[in-house]
Amino acid sequence: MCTASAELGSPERPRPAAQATPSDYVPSASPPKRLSADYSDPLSDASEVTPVSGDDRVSAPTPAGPPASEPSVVMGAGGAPDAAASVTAVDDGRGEAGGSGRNGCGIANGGTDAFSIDGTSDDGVWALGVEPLEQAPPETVGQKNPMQLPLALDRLGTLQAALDAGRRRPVFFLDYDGTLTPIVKDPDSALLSDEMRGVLSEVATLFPTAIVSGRGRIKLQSLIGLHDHQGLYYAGSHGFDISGPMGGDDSLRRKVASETLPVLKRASSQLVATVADFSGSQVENNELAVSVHYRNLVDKQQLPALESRVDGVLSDHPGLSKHHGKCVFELRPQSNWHKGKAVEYLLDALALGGPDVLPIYIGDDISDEDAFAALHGRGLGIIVMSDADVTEYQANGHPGGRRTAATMRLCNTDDVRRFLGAFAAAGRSGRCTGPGVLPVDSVPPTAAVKHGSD
Ligand SMILES: O=P(O)(O)OC[C@H]1O[C@H](O[C@H]2O[C@H](CO)[C@@H](O)[C@H](O)[C@H]2O)[C@H](O)[C@@H](O)[C@@H]1O
Repeated sequence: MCTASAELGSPERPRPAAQATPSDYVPSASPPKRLSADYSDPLSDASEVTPVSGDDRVSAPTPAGPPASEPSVVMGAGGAPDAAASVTAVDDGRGEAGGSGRNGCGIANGGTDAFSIDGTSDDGVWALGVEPLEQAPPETVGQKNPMQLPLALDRLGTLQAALDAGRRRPVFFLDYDGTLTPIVKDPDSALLSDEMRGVLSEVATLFPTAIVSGRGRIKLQSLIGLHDHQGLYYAGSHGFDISGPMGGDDSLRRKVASETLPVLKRASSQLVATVADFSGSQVENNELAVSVHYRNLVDKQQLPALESRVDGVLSDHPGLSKHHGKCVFELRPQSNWHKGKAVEYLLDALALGGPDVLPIYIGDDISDEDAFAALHGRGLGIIVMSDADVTEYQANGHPGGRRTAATMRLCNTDDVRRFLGAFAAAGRSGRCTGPGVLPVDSVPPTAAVKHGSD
């Protein structure tokens, strides 16, 4: 049994400053100008343009089938200015409205309904799941109990109606592991289902969409398997490696802290050697990050010793810092860059920072918290978490469970697919597309699916 982050109780160690002074990425004020902000690499002046080699341990996903059929989601009425206040329930295709107790999902809101968003707001921010800044001062961000958050599927009608009422369109940022694919024992077996691929393809055709993952970018693109899709952006290695759609305009290509690549390579080799005697451990090279997995560690008693080995390698490389994820230690460039910065960068670079856009970030792991926090007051953060995840947290010595900066919850990857499918259906029918964006008849058929690597 194993979950998340920091279950070893070993906090991220404070590290000496890296070689160069990290500079905060400060997104430009709205309305954004394309590439107007400070996009300098926090660790280096060198602007990266060199393609990187892929990780060869992951085989190409199985060929995708036809796009998933349209999820049978019935939208709430939309378009009317007061629609946000009038829609309260949605049939999500599971034959029932209201989400409590389904799919092992548990009771949303815990009875407190701290995020009562139905029709309580003049400006609709609650209906959009955006927590008004004045009601959530920065020090409270990241302090919510995920299991008390409203279920996003239950708020679907309200959310879409509010988007229509405000003539806003969503922009999706999606984590990979635990969000688009279920957590599995073998990282190489976390393959995208054809159904999810179909929904993702359609969503990315209708709305700007980025995959934001701890995986190396090349591996990520291979796993996603939508190589010809012109609407999918990627941020691999926890946002350290960003690119535009494959085969398209790659002016977004951006690699942060790339001078640490040789350091990470050395650290990776050291880790492989030093954890070799820990049966069941696994080192995964994610290019600008390296993971040491312990989900399959045969002797769980060895975990503290394994972490000590990782710390030993870390101490050899002051340019790196250690992080925790689900049954994984990760070494990344020590830098003030993370998934949240990547999201801000993409919003700015794609001129999507305006009031006509609602950024929606969906993720399950600790590194996704940076993105939830980055969207605080301006977007919707949705954590993927089930009752089983909570049980695991508690079993790992965290009776209080995890805290989050997200404002809504989805229970599992099936619910993520339903949620995305509902937006695909809405977009197809011309809803949630904002003012004058993507007239329905201009939407091309689902992008071709091709496998391979670049
Ligand atoms: O940001 P993400 O896309 O969520 O990537 C974070 C890590 O995900 C992967 O590990 C996790 O998923 C594996 C497959 O389900 C699971 O076996 C592992 O225990 C999880 O930690 C990936 O393998 C890591 O390299 C990523 O850093």
